Amino acid sequence: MILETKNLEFSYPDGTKAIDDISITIPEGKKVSFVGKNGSGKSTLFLLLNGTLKPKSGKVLFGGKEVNYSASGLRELRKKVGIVFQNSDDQLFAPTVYQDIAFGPLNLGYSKEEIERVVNQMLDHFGLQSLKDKPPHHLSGGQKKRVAIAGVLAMDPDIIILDEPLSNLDPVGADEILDILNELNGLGKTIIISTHDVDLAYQWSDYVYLLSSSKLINEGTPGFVFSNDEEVRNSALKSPFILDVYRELEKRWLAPGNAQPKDIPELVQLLRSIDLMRVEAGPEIEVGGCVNLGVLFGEFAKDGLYEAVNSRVLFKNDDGTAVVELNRRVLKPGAIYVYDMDSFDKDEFDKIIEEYDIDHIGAMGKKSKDIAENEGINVVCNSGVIDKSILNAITGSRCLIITSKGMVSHTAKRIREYIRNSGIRLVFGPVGKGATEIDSAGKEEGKEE
Ligand SMILES: Nc1ncnc2c1ncn2[C@@H]1O[C@H](COP(=O)(O)OP(=O)(O)OP(=O)(O)O)[C@@H](O)[C@H]1O
Repeated sequence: MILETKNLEFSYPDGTKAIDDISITIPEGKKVSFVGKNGSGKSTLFLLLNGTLKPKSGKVLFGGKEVNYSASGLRELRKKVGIVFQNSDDQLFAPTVYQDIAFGPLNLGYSKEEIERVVNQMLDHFGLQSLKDKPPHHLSGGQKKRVAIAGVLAMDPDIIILDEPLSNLDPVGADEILDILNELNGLGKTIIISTHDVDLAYQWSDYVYLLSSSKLINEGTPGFVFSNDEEVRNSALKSPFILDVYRELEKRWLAPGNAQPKDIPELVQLLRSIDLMRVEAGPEIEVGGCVNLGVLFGEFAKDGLYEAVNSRVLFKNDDGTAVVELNRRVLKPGAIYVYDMDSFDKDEFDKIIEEYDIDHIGAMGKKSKDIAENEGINVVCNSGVIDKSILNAITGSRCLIITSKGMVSHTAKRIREYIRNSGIRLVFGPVGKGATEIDSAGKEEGKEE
């Protein structure tokens, strides 16, 4: 366990008990959410986790060792456990973006050259180079959030704690921050967030802690925690929207029971296939019998060059028509390709669009979006990119996701998981010069699944 608390208690000087007997264990490399309504104790717990507050009783352990509250012990802990506050204005105070990001490394005693290297790396990575001389308080909410995360990341912590990371961000800005968090997690960092957003906690987390009135009331996988409606309601929260929709479909027999879809692609995958069609039917056709609806040819045929499409008759009308059940969806499998924008080359890119017959481009991450804008690339989707690409591909589109290094492997992992779990045939693979890194890690690139 990288971070633990044992029977933690904390009260503020005015007597408010903010943390009441909280014991948690956070494994390394996971995405963890603390969910609870306003005032349930999330921010206080986070300040205890990085040693800003000292518990009244109980323990905080990092890497199995109890936190040492001496000045040097706390410096060491804060290097390992970075915290991004809910309100960026509480975090950013230097005269320029550059100096703000440099603050942590400077305090840790990095050399001048090292500070310059790290800060420039952060500015590049978070698409902040053009803002480096601006005062942070002149930035937008999303830009401030990126500077705050960059400042924490400049110290290379093992754990990044973010208090309400998406509050006050527009959907695209929120998506960009989520992309960054997923990328950091892909690079091995443990990410801990607090949120009231049950949809976010349900979809994003590996593990969820539910807090109510300073106490821990439940914990577990998101599916486990959010399947207990009563507890969720008692914490003054609601159940995730996608679970509500799924339950209504289940009640109407449109989806099988006991599943827990996380996102729209998973929900779509669960829907029962009820493709019905009204057709002309002669007197020889009977209920339960077969009607031939035609022939599929070439790439549409399942085996061989031709395929007869036979459908079962469910119902016969007096007017000579029948309702039949289609047992075959005539859709060509679509494709999703991933292009690494760190190796962007305009000629190569244009060639890929043409050769792979791409009709849908989605951009993930600030850097990719900036390059796309400068190069006049026609991006049709810049939030929820992976889900939307999957949904488009399963209805026959040919999609290209443009993104950069850390996010490339995250994207590949999500899509491979979807293909594996759903059994849906999609063409998937990284393309372009920058594809080599995941080519060597994966086995399935470029071939039909
Ligand atoms: N400095 C303080 N002095 C006294 N009480 C405080 C202080 N800060 C927080 N509290 C109280 O401690 C309790 C827990 O607050 P905390 O900010 O940790 O909750 P939270 O879950 O982070 O809330 P939110 O979702 O609104 O950010 C609340 O009752 C709050 O009023």
